Amino acid sequence: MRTVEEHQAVVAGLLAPLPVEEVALAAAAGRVLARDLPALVSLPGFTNSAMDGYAARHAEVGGASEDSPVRLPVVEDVPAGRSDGPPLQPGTVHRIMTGAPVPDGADVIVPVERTDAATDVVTVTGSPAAGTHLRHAGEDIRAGELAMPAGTALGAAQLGLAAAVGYATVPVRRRPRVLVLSTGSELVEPGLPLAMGQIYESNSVLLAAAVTEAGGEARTLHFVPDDVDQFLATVRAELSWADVLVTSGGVSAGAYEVVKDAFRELGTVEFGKVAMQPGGPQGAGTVDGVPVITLPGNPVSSFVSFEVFVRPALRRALGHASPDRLRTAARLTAPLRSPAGRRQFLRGRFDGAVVDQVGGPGSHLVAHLARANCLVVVPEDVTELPEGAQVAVVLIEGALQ
Ligand SMILES: Nc1nc2c(c(=O)[nH]1)N[C@H]1C(S)=C(S)[C@@H](COP(=O)(O)OP(=O)(O)OC[C@H]3O[C@@H](n4cnc5c(N)ncnc54)[C@H](O)[C@@H]3O)O[C@H]1N2
Ligand code: MOO
Ligand SMILES: [Mg+2]
Repeated sequence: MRTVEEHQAVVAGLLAPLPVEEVALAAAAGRVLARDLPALVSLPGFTNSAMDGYAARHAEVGGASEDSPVRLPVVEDVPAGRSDGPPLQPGTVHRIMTGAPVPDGADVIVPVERTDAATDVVTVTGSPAAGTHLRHAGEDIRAGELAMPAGTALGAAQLGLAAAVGYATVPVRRRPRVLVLSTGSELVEPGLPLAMGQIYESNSVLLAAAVTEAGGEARTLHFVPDDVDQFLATVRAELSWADVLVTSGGVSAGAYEVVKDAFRELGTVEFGKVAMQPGGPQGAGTVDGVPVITLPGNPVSSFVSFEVFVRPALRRALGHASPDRLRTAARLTAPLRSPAGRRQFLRGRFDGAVVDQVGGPGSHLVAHLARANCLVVVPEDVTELPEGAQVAVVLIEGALQ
């Protein structure tokens, strides 16, 4: 039996980082920066005002108060975008807007609220300290400095920064193309009537959504019954498109294990057990040169196997610095038991400090899975944990990442 790490290494070895492409920022969310990105401009690009108000000399307005206001002529109007403003002459102020360049000679911005807002001669009734409300050129980042290193995951803030420092496109790795194929003669398309013994097919949508969420491009093949010829024909029709094929079902010890039977004949996919629960039966290898990862069919097993093996491989292909999702520690609200010799991934609900187990260990419990926001990881050598024990949790809910 393989350890989790051994099988992770086998799966990781199947998928190398994908080629780099230049992508428009609007299309780059969820990708990973493939090269270091130096800032093309400084931020701020020029010293500018943080407030709508008046650019002034503190020596002239610092003493202003309601009882002893200071009156000064307004000699310039500086909206955002104006580039030709003259220096501030002693004894005058410029009316200035947020984001507009601060004139040379000004060392304070008096917010409009501390004046009478006049446009000819302004009455200042108070001033902040010298230097207040000036946003200095380069205080955030300077041109040429590293804005983001290779390996940075591009979310909203990172894409905003890429644009702010002057990039229209970013170098990212291509999305991994993942072919998803579920197997099982009992499966029926959701929405159609069910006969006794049949169930709705749910792993395709689960796995395709997991692929998309992990940054991959999913193509879902219509699920096939437990028929080796039909399975292989379906796989071969689409395989050349894929960077990796992920299958569900047909890998355990039964008489109709279609995935195992089909790929065992080809001799390039290894099947075996991994010391974990759920997700014990696993397989990995290549078919016609394309990486194949075969996940067990129980829906929770498929989900957990994706998290433990497929997601890290996809993250590596995308160029993420870390193969793992966010992991943290939590205290159990109730005792739990775990089988010896297996790493257990229980479903949990984590609130930032403690974790409740959600449902039992059964790998058919999809309703419980959907209520969970984390996996509780119980090491192989731990069989019992008391209430209050500290456990590792892997966050599985987008909102918590
Ligand atoms: N004698 C043994 N039996 C089983 C073992 C074992 O070691 N010895 N392992 C068990 C474990 S653990 C798992 S996990 C499953 C894995 O089985 P398969 O990968 O062969 O999957 P199936 O038999 O095809 O299906 C298992 C289960 O999941 C349901 N299923 C499958 N595909 C889907 C789908 N696309 N959507 C919804 N539900 C699906 C299927 O109906 C079965 O109930 O084997 C155990 N048995
Ligand atoms: O290992 Mo199976 O994946 O528990 O149900
Ligand atoms: Mg089976």
